Formats: sequence, C-alpha cells, structure tokens
Amino acid sequence: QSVWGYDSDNGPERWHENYPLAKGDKQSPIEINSKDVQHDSSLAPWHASYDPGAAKTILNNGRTCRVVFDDTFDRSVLRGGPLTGTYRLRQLHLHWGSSDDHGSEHVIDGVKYAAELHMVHWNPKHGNFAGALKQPDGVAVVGIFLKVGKTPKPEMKRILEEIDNIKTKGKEAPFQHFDPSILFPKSRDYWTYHGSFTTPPCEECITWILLREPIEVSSDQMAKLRSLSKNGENEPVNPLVDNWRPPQPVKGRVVKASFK
Ligand SMILES: COc1cccc(N2C=Cc3cc(S(N)(=O)=O)sc3S2(=O)=O)c1
Ligand SMILES: [Zn+2]
Repeated sequence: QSVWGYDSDNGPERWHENYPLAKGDKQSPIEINSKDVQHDSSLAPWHASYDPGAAKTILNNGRTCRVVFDDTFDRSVLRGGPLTGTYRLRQLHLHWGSSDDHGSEHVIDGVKYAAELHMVHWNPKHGNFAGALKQPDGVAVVGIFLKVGKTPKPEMKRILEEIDNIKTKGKEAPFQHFDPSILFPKSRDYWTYHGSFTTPPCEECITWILLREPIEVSSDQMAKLRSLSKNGENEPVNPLVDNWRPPQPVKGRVVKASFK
C-alpha cells in the first residue's frame, strides 16, 4: 500500500498527514463558477511548439497513465498566455472516474467531465524540475477536459492503443513520434489561476491553464482507460479508476478568463 493514493485509508482527505502543503490556501483543483471569473483582455494567447521526437515512454505508475518527454533542453515548449518565459514539456497524464459522469479534477459550473488530461511544463530558469517546484512560477499545467460523445477525437487513439501494454503498475512501453498538441481542441480559450499539484507533494507552484473546450472521447475509450490496474502483475486486480482529487477551497483567488 503506497503512502498516498485515492482509497479510503490513503486518499485526499488524509494526504495532509504526510504532506502538510495539502492544507495550503492555493490548492488545486478548484470549482470554477463562470459568474466569479474575471475576463482579462490583457491575457495573451498561449502557444505550444512540441517536437514529436521528444516523446519517450508511456507508463502505468499505479496512480495514472503517464507519457514522458525529453525535457533536457527547450525541445517541446509552452509560452505566452499568462506565462513569462518558456516552459518545457515534461510529461502528460490523466485523471478519470469509474463511470462517464465524473472523473475530472476541476469542475466547471457544476459540470464534472469524464476525465481531465494534464500536460506538465516547468520553467528552466529555475535550473531543474526540483528547483522549479519551489517557485510560484515554476510549473505550468495545461488541462484539457474529456467529454464522452458521439464523435470521439481520433488523436486519443494513440495513447489508448498503448494501454494493453501497460495494464499493471510499473509497466512501461516505448512511446515515440507523438506530438501532444494534436490533442488540443479547436478553441484556444482558457481559464487561468494559481494553484498546486493535485497530488502530493501538493506544492503551490503551478500556473493552471484550463482549456474551455473539451475534447470528445467515446464511452469505449473511457472503458479502455478504466481497464488499467493499480496493482502490479500477479497481484489481486485493483482497477485504476477515480484517481481524481476533489475541488479545494478557492480562498479568495481570482480565476481569469481569456474570453468574454
Ligand atoms: C519531485 O517529484 C515530483 C514533485 C512534484 C510532482 C511530481 N509529479 C508527480 C505528480 C504530479 C501531479 C501533477 S498534476 N495532477 O497537478 O498535474 S504533475 C505531477 S509530476 O510533476 O509528475 C513529482
Ligand atoms: Zn494531473
């Protein structure tokens, strides 16, 4: 049993026992209510320029399915939007539910999406990732909501095709020649606010950029994601589902919107 997880004995309500930052006042995710959002006309558009050759591997770490990228130089970068400078893409991963009616971490006007995809970037001006964690502007995460619909986005197929090779905890497979920007929806509209990792250690070093337009997946694709296991090979099957943290107190933070 790992120190933290999403079960009753090691889940979000108990993370603060080993990770005190979990009780901070800039925690993520949060519930976004459009009536409280402030349109900021000074917010610039954001730009991602990713090198498909930077993709390395896909892994099941027992808590999520993660694609890892080469971030040893400015190879796949995010800039603009609320960000100052260039942020390097390090990894992407997902959070999902046990059924299509929930699974996202951020909740928008009461709506929970079936899943939420996070693209994690860090600011190399802080030397390395560990250094970036200690800075309020150290990390930028682009969040994309996954909605179950009739016209699933074919670009998700590449990730889901790999699931069969990483069924159990600790499994890893090569994952190359992949440009994650194909996952972006048409609209570049976003919300942005300052928050934290949604998992321990819960550092408050993240500029969140949440895309307003969800991408569509099929119910079968969601079932594929739910076929991942938390357990290792030859251990009792423990489905990897509901790996999301519930919304945390906003504590006076203002969410800005790039759109009216
Ligand atoms: C010192 O190693 C560290 C320190 C801090 C975070 C992490 N990571 C593991 C969880 C985690 C959760 C992320 S989320 N859901 O907020 O986008 S991003 C992320 S991580 O960077 O891969 C590793
Ligand atoms: Zn995440």
